[in-house]
Amino acid sequence: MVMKKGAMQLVEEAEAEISTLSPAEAHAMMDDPDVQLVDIRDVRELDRKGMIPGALHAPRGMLEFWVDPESPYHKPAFATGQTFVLYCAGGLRSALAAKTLQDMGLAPVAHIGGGFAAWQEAQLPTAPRPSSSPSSHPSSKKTG
Ligand SMILES: O=S(=O)([O-])[S-]
Repeated sequence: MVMKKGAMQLVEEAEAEISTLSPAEAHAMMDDPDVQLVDIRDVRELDRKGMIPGALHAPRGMLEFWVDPESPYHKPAFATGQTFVLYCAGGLRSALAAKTLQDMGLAPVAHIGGGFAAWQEAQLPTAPRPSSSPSSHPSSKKTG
């Protein structure tokens, strides 16, 4: 099967339009109250590898719905006007997600090039996933 666009082409196109930070640049920003790091990996990846301390976990599958104020799954954490810096394991999913959020009008938004792997490689601080991280699946949302 010949794809109209391959995954790496999508990533390259996204990266041409979004801001990419090095792990060191993101680290320098992480204590700024106007900046929120966002971990878009699957919860199992966080459990296995840990995460960046203070990052908000927003799985990629729910991201657009958590960001959109019109969505029933909207999370006020995305309505703060902060700069959102996304990361994933290797910087591919976060490039696509940052492009999508930028297209939605969330600004400013950036991602960490090389993702959590590059962060660990740079020996920057990590922490276990807090056990209180909210469940993200729509079916877990209480109704009524
Ligand atoms: O999307 S990824 O870079 O984490 S494999």
